[in-house]
Amino acid sequence: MFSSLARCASRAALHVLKGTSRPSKPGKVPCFGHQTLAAVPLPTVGGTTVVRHAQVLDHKRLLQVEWDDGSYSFYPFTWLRDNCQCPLCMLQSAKARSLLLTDLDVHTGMDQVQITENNKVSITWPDQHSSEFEPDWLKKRCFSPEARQARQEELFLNEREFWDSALQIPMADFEAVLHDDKAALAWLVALRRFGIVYLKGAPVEQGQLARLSRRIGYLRLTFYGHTWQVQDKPMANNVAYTSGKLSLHTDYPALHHPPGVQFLHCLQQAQQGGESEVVDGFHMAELLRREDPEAFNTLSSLYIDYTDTGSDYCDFIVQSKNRIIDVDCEGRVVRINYNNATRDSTLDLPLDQVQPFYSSLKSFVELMNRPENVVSYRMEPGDLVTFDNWRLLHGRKNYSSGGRTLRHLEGAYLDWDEVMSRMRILRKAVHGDS
Ligand SMILES: C[N+](C)(C)CCCC(=O)O
Ligand SMILES: O=C(O)CCC(=O)C(=O)O
Ligand SMILES: [Fe+2]
Ligand SMILES: [Zn+2]
Repeated sequence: MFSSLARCASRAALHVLKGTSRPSKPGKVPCFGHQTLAAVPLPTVGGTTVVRHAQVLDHKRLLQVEWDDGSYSFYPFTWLRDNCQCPLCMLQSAKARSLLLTDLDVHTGMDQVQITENNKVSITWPDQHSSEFEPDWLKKRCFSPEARQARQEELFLNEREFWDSALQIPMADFEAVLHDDKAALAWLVALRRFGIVYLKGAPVEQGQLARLSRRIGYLRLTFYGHTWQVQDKPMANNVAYTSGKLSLHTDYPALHHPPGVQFLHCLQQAQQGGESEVVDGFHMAELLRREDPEAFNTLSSLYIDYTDTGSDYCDFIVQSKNRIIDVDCEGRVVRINYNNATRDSTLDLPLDQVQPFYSSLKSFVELMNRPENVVSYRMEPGDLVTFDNWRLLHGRKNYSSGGRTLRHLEGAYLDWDEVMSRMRILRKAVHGDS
């Protein structure tokens, strides 16, 4: 599957980026190396689990399960009853709960527990309803902190590998990703882990992003259309549709739910200029947290207005409020929302917070523009870049316009839910796990 990558692999090192913040080499060639996806390890899941013993702990209303290796898991009665897998409690065809909460006794006891001949955990409830649970199914859902974390990682692949200018952008072959499940899985896992994967060998004609989107599910429609054409346009309705420089940005912070994933397909490159730049926004946010905690605090707490007005797929007046560094309730960075072009002149802050906001933003932008943090590349016709628009900031140099070679990229958006869905399905097909 990676045969067409062999040429590139011999040019570039075949290793996975190790350190998370290697200093950049001075005098590094502007051209970029690649790592092939074959070197990216895939997560493995599963294994056969055996129950040794199960015991009702009535006083705690917990079922204690002892596994073959001597370890224990504990399951609340109420949770077990709620998740009975029988055809009365589950619509088997939808794998969805048909048991109503009105019919769930959240104070239920447990009459009996047995291990069946085929090593299932069989429970009899006080109303004589019975439930059977598979050991594998139970173990995956163990409530220990370690098991919960492992399960969440398996479901969401939230562990990211941070990078800087030393990144060798993971690369795959466009047709391989379309036709080979292993190649497609490696693509999506790397897209999640590194935030960017370069695909080579796409036909040089419009419509390839629609094909690639169908490989996943469907694309994300916005006011700029199903797919959109990045070209120098008269009366441009967006700064992207000029030949000007685009400073590092995420796309569409004017929406409250910006697109999670972005595809750009190069159909024609400019005679001069038009080179691309990317930085790892999550990594930059962590650097800011360390170097300038006050700026981090400001950018991760203030809601900034964004605006986008015009007409394209249809007419629009879009307004949003987003934190430039978006954090979850535990303070983890989950999204970068920054496009200087669509940042609104309406700034909904008390007077005394205006200057601190600008100083903080300046600090963040200076940090992300340091050469040691930026990866540059130049797209050629047939190249296609796929990246995490919640994590990466991207930009382009200005370019010469007019003449015979008119720069043209086609772009499209997807959302992470659809991408992760395909990733899970491919993992099941390739590794056979659930
Ligand atoms: C490329 N385009 C026009 C679809 C979106 C540009 C990004 C933005 O306005 O935030
Ligand atoms: O022209 C490019 O290389 C990037 C375009 C871009 O960032 C955009 O359309 O939002
Ligand atoms: Fe963009
Ligand atoms: Zn049931």
